Amino acid sequence: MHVVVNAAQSVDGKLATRRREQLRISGPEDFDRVDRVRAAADAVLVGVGTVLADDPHLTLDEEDRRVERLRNGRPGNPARVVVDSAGRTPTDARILDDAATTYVLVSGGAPPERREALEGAGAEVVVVGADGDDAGEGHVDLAAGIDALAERGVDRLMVEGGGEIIYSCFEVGLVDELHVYVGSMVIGGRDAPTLADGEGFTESFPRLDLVDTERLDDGIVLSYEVVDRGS
Ligand SMILES: NC(=O)C1=CN([C@@H]2O[C@H](COP(=O)(O)OP(=O)(O)OC[C@H]3O[C@@H](n4cnc5c(N)ncnc54)[C@H](O)[C@@H]3O)[C@@H](O)[C@H]2O)C=CC1
Ligand SMILES: Nc1nc(O)c(N)c(N[C@@H]2O[C@H](COP(=O)(O)O)[C@@H](O)[C@H]2O)n1
Repeated sequence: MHVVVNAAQSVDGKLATRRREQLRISGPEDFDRVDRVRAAADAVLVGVGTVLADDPHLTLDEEDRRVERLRNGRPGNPARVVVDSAGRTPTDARILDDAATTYVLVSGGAPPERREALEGAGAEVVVVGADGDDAGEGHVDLAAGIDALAERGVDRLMVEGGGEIIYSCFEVGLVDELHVYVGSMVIGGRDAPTLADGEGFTESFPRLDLVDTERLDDGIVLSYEVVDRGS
């Protein structure tokens, strides 16, 4: 599985405001680039935090002929994936419409009624992770989730955020490429989500090779390959 992370951040490294409201950091040229990255992927993955904050659609959202061209003749949109330990994705979320297959990765601790509701709303629910403990639900086991997606034909996965999931992907050593659009704005806020949140690394850090830079709109895209996944 080849994993490509893409995100847009402010110059101070924030993905959104401290209120976690959706914010357009990219401009039209960068959204075109994002469409091409989506089109090249078999599936596009986000965390449930992003679904709850943004209600994203994660499709190419264009007339069919353009989708087909971007997809190099492959029919339809890439699949969509939500990492959602407790099955909190709302049943009326845009990501569950019939524009593409949607997998919701849950832990064994997700309430059965939530799993049924999500299946009723059109998702394929995949259990990948322990039941958790008395304190709460278990987390989705991302490595097992990637294996489950590979079994369903996903060879190239795009991860679109947010900061918790991106950090977890680096932590588990899944990331092959990172593309960051740096928009010319300052968001600020110690509680605003950043490109990689989670616990943070203290000793062994993923190391990247800067392979390309491109000016788009009023910002810049930095493209990296991961050369050392850390441990
Ligand atoms: N500017 C950009 O490119 C993007 C910005 N965003 C912004 O990011 C914010 C959402 O980011 P986050 O709150 O960090 O949420 P997130 O989208 O990273 O989801 C994190 C949640 O996923 C669940 N989860 C289950 N298993 C997990 C695992 N193994 N590792 C990590 N999480 C796991 C947990 O409930 C966790 O709280 C929103 O404000 C959204 O607007 C989101 C995507 C892209
Ligand atoms: N590339 C990029 N630039 C921004 O400025 C953004 N805010 C995001 N956010 C991501 O795009 C998702 C929205 O997707 P749809 O337009 O609904 O298909 C959002 O949820 C983030 O994952 N990305």
